[in-house]
Amino acid sequence: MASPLRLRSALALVTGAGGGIGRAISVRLAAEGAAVAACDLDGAAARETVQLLGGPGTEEGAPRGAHAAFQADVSEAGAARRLLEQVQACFSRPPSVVVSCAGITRDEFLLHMSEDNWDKVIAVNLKGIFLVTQAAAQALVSSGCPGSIINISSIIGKVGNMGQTNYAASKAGVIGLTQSAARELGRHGIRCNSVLPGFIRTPMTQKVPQKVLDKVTGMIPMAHMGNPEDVADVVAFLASEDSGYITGASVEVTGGLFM
Ligand SMILES: CCCCCCCCCCCCCC(=O)CC(=O)SCCNC(=O)CCNC(=O)[C@H](O)C(C)(C)COP(=O)(O)OP(=O)(O)OC[C@H]1O[C@@H](n2cnc3c(N)ncnc32)[C@H](O)[C@@H]1OP(=O)(O)O
Ligand SMILES: NC(=O)C1=CN([C@@H]2O[C@H](COP(=O)(O)OP(=O)(O)OC[C@H]3O[C@@H](n4cnc5c(N)ncnc54)[C@H](O)[C@@H]3O)[C@@H](O)[C@H]2O)C=CC1
Repeated sequence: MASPLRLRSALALVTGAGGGIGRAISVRLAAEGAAVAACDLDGAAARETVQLLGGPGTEEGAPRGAHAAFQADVSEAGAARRLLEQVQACFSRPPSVVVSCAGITRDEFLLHMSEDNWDKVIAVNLKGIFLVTQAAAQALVSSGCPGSIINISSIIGKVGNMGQTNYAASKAGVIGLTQSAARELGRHGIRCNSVLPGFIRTPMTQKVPQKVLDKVTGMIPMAHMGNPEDVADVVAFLASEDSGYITGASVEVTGGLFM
C-alpha cells in the first residue's frame, strides 16, 4: 500500500521540469514528500514549477531549500556536469531520484529531414539522457547511495512514426541506454527504468497537425489522449520503494495505443 509520503527522504532531480510532463512529475514527487531540483533549459519555467511546489519565493513556501530551480542545457556535457555539482552543493547530497524528461521534436519526413534536425533531436533526447544519467550515477556510486533513475522515452521508440525518424531513433536509444545502465548499476543499488508515454496533452503535442491528431485519437483503445499526471503516477511509483525490485523495465503509459 503506497504511503502518502513515500518519497519523504528523497531528493529528486527532474530535467524538463518546466514543461508539461516534467512539471506534473515535479508536482507529484513533491506531493509525496520529495525535495525537488527542477531543471530546465528555460530557467524561468523551472522557477515557475518550483513556485507551484510551494518552494522558496512563495508566501506559503515550504521550508527554505525544500525545492530549487536550475537552468541547464542537458545536451551540453559541461552543463550536465555543473548541474549535478550545483544540485549537490545546494542540497548537500546527490539526488536519489533522477528523472530525465527534457526532450524536443523536429519532425520532418525522412526524404527531407535535415542533418541539423537529426543532430538537435539526438543531442537533447539521447545524448542529454546519457550525460545526466552518467553524472548522476557517478555521484551516487561515489557516495555509496542507492537511487532510482527514470528516463522518459516514448511509445514511438518502440513502434516508430511517420515524420519522426530522428525522434524515434532517440527514444529507442533511451530504452537501450536505460537497460544497459540497469545491468551495470544494479549492483550499486541503483535502479534504471524507462517510461514510454503515448499521446499526452502538452505543448509538445499541440504542434501535431489536427488531421494526425484526429487519426491517432481514434486508434487509442481508451479513446482519449493522456494527461501529464498519468505519466507522473508511474514515475512516482518507479521513484519509490514500491518498485524496489523493478529495474531495466519499459513501462508504457499509452491508453493502450500500440500495445
Ligand atoms: C494511421 C494514422 C496513424 C497515426 C500515428 C500517429 C502516432 C502519433 C502517436 C504519438 C505518441 C507519442 C508522441 C510523442 O512521443 C511526442 C511527440 O512526438 S508529438 C509529435 C508527433 N509527431 C507526428 O506524429 C508527426 C506529425 N506530422 C507532421 O508534423 C507533419 O506531417 C510533417 C512535419 C512530418 C510533414 O508535414 P507536411 O510536409 O506538411 O505534410 P502533411 O502534414 O501534410 O502530411 C502529409 C500526409 O502525411 C500524413 N501524416 C503526417 N504525419 C503522419 C503520422 N505521424 N502518422 C500518419 N500520417 C501522417 C498526413 O496526415 C498527410 O496525409 P494526407 O492523407 O496526405 O492528408
Ligand atoms: N507529450 C507527449 O505526448 C509525449 C512526450 N514524451 C516525452 O516526454 C518528455 C516531456 O515532453 P512534454 O512535457 O510533452 O514536452 P514539453 O515541450 O512540454 O516539455 C519539454 C521540456 O524540456 C525542456 N527542454 C528542451 N530542451 C532542453 C534541454 N536541452 N535541456 C533542458 N531542458 C530542455 C523544454 O524547455 C521544456 O520545458 C519529452 O522527453 C518527450 O519526448 C514522450 C511521449 C509522449
